[in-house]
Amino acid sequence: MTNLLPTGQERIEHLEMVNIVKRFPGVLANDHVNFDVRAGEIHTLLGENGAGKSTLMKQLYGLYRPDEGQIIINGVEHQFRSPQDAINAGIGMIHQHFMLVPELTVLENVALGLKSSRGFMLDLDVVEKRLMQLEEQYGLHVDPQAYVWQLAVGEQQRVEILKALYRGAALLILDEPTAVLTPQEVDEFFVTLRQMAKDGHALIFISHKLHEVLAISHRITVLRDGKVVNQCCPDGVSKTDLAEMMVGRPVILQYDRAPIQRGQTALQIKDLVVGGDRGTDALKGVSLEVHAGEIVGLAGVSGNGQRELAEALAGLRPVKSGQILIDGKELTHASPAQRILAGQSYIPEERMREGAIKDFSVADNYILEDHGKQPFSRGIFLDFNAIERETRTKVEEYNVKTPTIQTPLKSLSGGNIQKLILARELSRSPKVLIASQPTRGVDIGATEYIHHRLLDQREGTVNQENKRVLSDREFIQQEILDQRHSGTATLLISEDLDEIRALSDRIAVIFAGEIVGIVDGPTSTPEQLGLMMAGVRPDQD
Ligand SMILES: Nc1ncnc2c1ncn2[C@@H]1O[C@H](COP(=O)(O)OP(=O)(O)OP(=O)(O)O)[C@@H](O)[C@H]1O
Repeated sequence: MTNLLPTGQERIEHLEMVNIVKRFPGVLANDHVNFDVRAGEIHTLLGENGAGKSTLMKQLYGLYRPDEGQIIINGVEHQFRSPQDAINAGIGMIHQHFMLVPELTVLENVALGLKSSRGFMLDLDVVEKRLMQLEEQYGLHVDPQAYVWQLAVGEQQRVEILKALYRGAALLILDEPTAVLTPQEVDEFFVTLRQMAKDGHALIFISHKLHEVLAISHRITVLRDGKVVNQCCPDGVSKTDLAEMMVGRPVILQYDRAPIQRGQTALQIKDLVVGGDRGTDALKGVSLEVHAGEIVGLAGVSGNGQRELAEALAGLRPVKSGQILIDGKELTHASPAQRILAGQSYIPEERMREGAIKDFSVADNYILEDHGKQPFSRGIFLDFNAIERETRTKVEEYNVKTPTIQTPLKSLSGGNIQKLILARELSRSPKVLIASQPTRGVDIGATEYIHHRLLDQREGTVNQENKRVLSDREFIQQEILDQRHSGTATLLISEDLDEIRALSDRIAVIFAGEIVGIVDGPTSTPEQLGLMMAGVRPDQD
């Protein structure tokens, strides 16, 4: 086959990882794993949170060294002591969290660390020319002179890929690249991936979204508890089959929802105007109400004001004008703590940054916001038994994979960190819940659990249970006990239309900082929502 890779790149015809073993204290993260990928192939690595996918890929990228096993490229064994060794062998990795320098331009980021071939100063014009060629070849358009901080997440990801391609990557590891993309961006991204494969790149793809896996893969390898449990091609397997292979039991991907029992207005947002990061208003007079016992979905392409709305509701972003009320009480300018006291919980989109301290243990992170309250403290003392009991229960319920509850959070896989934060926020039985992208990055089993949990809270069943337990132990805030409703009022902010449609009683669509319309959830169609997401009001043609 002819080499269609950009000039200077060597093809990786066949890469094999043979009998790879990697251990961490208390965990066998990779248990004699065999995995291979060929030039022109998109091979997906699938598995629950903590199954061992990232660990396997970090060994391929030289970030960890295998305890046992071999990495063989085109028949020759390689040992990578650092990412530089892997890069030299033609391997590139696009991480879940980007490694770009925000204060530099796209061009400067791509040029960073490059050496001129003859030891002279690097000629940025030459780099730019080559960069533009790559952008054209793979449809990865982004302005080379733009500063990285100005770019949307999808554009930053393009820069990461361009950077890897510029350095001659013949094999690319893509660790959950679509988690940060909108459905439209995913379609464009898949065109790029297919083009890269056609040109002779070998691609390793990681995603928790099964429809994407079926759409893009040539081959799928399923990992469970560090072991390969299955290898298949997408033809002839369904999403349900894949889910069962991953989890080891049947997974129910559809939900029975009880009819809505709408209570009083719990969250009121009136004419809210909030500034964005680029000097303009991100919200231009948003009004919305969520009732007790109701889930209102907020749909929209990312970057249309969702993040700013969530931050304003959480008390993390100042409000220029308008009002926010919980149970009729004005909290527009209240602190995050005051909102928690008023019965609001917040699941942030950036859970790693806003919701956790990575050097603290699992248990300490679980009580992070509640350590001063009962049952976790008695007077000025922490009640370690209660902390341990509550944390253990939640770790089991949410299937958070961790050797112990004293393990530092940074040792957990990304998805398991997310699960712990979700467990903490959902355990409060709040009056009002602001949930931003609650299932982004978590596996199918946890998604199923979280969806059931949101529906249970809507119906008030868990809230009643939790209240009973809490009041018996005399530690619940009087304010939270004094509820006139039993069901939580949930504002579900998500870019996943399937999720929004499956859970929401009503769906509001946001576009350019304004609500373009509110429709009934169960009878909505993806086409109707798609048009609204493009800014077309429901009464317009
Ligand atoms: N540096 C580390 N120290 C200790 N344990 C670790 C470390 N990195 C990973 N682990 C453990 O190894 C196991 C596999 O983790 P890994 O990150 O590979 O999972 P994953 O399949 O990529 O999950 P996710 O989908 O959540 O990203 C987990 O139990 C995790 O807690």
